[in-house]
Amino acid sequence: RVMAAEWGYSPTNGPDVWARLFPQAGGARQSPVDICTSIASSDSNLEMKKLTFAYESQSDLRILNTGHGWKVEAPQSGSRLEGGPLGEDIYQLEQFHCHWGETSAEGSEHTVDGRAYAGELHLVHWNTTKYQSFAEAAQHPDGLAVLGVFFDVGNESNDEIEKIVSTLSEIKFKGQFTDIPDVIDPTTFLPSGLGYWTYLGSLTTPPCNECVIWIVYKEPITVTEEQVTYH
Ligand SMILES: NS(=O)(=O)c1ccc(C(=O)N2CCc3cc(O)c(O)cc3[C@H]2c2ccccc2)cc1
Ligand SMILES: [Zn+2]
Repeated sequence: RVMAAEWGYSPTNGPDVWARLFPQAGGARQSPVDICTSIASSDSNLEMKKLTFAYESQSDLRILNTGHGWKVEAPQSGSRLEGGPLGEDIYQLEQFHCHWGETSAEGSEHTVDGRAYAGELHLVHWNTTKYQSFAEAAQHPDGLAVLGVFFDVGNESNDEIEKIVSTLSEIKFKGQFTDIPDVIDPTTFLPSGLGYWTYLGSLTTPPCNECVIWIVYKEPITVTEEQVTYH
């Protein structure tokens, strides 16, 4: 039996058996997906309603080792994500985290025409126009909006990501957390090219709630190998 606390990515506790314990994992709008660029349609009215975002800079953010990567708690009442596929609602940043692999050949959750990236950053927002809390929003189909940014491995390191991964030596084990002393501005995580794919999906980890409007940027950001593989 897969106990809730033991889900993972091995053959006995991975995505193929999640649906046994988390019914939504067997649903019709599950994430991640492979983005087939040839059938992705460009939606003219998305271009009209530009996706806009505004973040605050914060220091002393708490970073947690999730066992599958890191997660930074960043509730920002002053942040706003709106427009594009988000209708008239305002979404607020709650946390950001990454998914990565053991090598830079894999690690992203979404793939593009079958190609995986070295990793993927998720900026998680919730609908504050309609719901009173993150947990409540996660029970509704338009509750969360997650910006996905692919990591590409190159020679330049990303200074903002460095502020985060430089703290990982303090949180070597799942469940450990520490504070990031530096000032972090989430805006700097976004690529310069703001083209994106969007679809209605789910949390990519149990309980896999089908509550996420996904916005995956086409352009990856460059990080170094060290910044995107766990040691
Ligand atoms: N990868 S993702 O789809 O972007 C994602 C987004 C939010 C969350 C999230 O913030 N939470 C809260 C903490 C948590 C802890 C877990 O062990 C877990 O498997 C999932 C979560 C999800 C979560 C959100 C909403 C309801 C329940 C759980 C997780 C993943
Ligand atoms: Zn994620």
